[in-house]
Amino acid sequence: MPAQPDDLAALPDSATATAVALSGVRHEYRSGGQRILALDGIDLRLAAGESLAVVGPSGCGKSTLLRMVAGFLRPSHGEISVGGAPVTRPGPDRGVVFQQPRLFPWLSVYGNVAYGLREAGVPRRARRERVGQLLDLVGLGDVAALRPYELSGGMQQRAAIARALAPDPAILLLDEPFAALDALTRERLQEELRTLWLRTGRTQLLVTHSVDEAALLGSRIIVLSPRPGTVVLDEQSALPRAEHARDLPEFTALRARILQAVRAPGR
Ligand SMILES: Nc1ncnc2c1ncn2[C@@H]1O[C@H](COP(=O)(O)OP(=O)(O)OP(=O)(O)O)[C@@H](O)[C@H]1O
Repeated sequence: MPAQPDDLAALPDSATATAVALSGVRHEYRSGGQRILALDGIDLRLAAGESLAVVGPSGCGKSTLLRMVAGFLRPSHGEISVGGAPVTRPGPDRGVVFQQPRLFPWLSVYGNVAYGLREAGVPRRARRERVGQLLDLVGLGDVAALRPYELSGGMQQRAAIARALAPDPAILLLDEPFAALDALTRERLQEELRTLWLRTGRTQLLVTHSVDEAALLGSRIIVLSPRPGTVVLDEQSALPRAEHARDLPEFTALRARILQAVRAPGR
């Protein structure tokens, strides 16, 4: 991202003391008289500053996991805490980015990013400063006055990331954030997200279908089995800190291990 180190120094970083803990988490949906066990036996502790990539086959419960950490959904069993506090509802300590940017079409880019801050009663001047820094951080400083429909898909998703970061959340939760973008834009935004994480050290939880994306962006990667999702691979990685990671043999090897775990969990 085209941010200058000075811009970043001005952004408060509250991530350092925060972690996510899931213990004995299980989630069962009830739908039309049927019970669907989505996740089972999830015990996970995410250290502050980690970038956790969650990957697994379609329907294995990745989004369910993210939605529970976000506080949109309560687990059927088990406990989830963020920064030591039990998660009972959504909160400003968790910023969420969805596959679709979900921007307010009637507001400018500036208005979208400022919205939550205004609702939270942040004074206009502080709001302006914070939003200006964030828009520079995601490379949208020049298009603050435009409406979402005047932006490309990649720019809209950058605006959604800036909006999620506005309250300075301890954790950024991303649910397939680049899946709807074309391949080139996706690669570019992956690189930008990697840089953003490296510069801010913010705790991150990224749900993705993409093995490459998980290997590039996860300082830790977990693979979930087919439903009910359980953790079948849990691996630390230094790749998000490496330049041109895709060209490294470590990338190819990690990618192969993730693929193997996705295709043949437990073997
Ligand atoms: N609201 C719901 N009611 C009933 N079943 C649901 C609901 N949401 C999800 N499920 C089911 O729970 C399981 C896990 O869904 P989830 O969306 O978490 O998986 P996922 O790994 O994110 O899938 P995908 O990669 O396809 O997005 C799936 O079988 C899904 O059909």
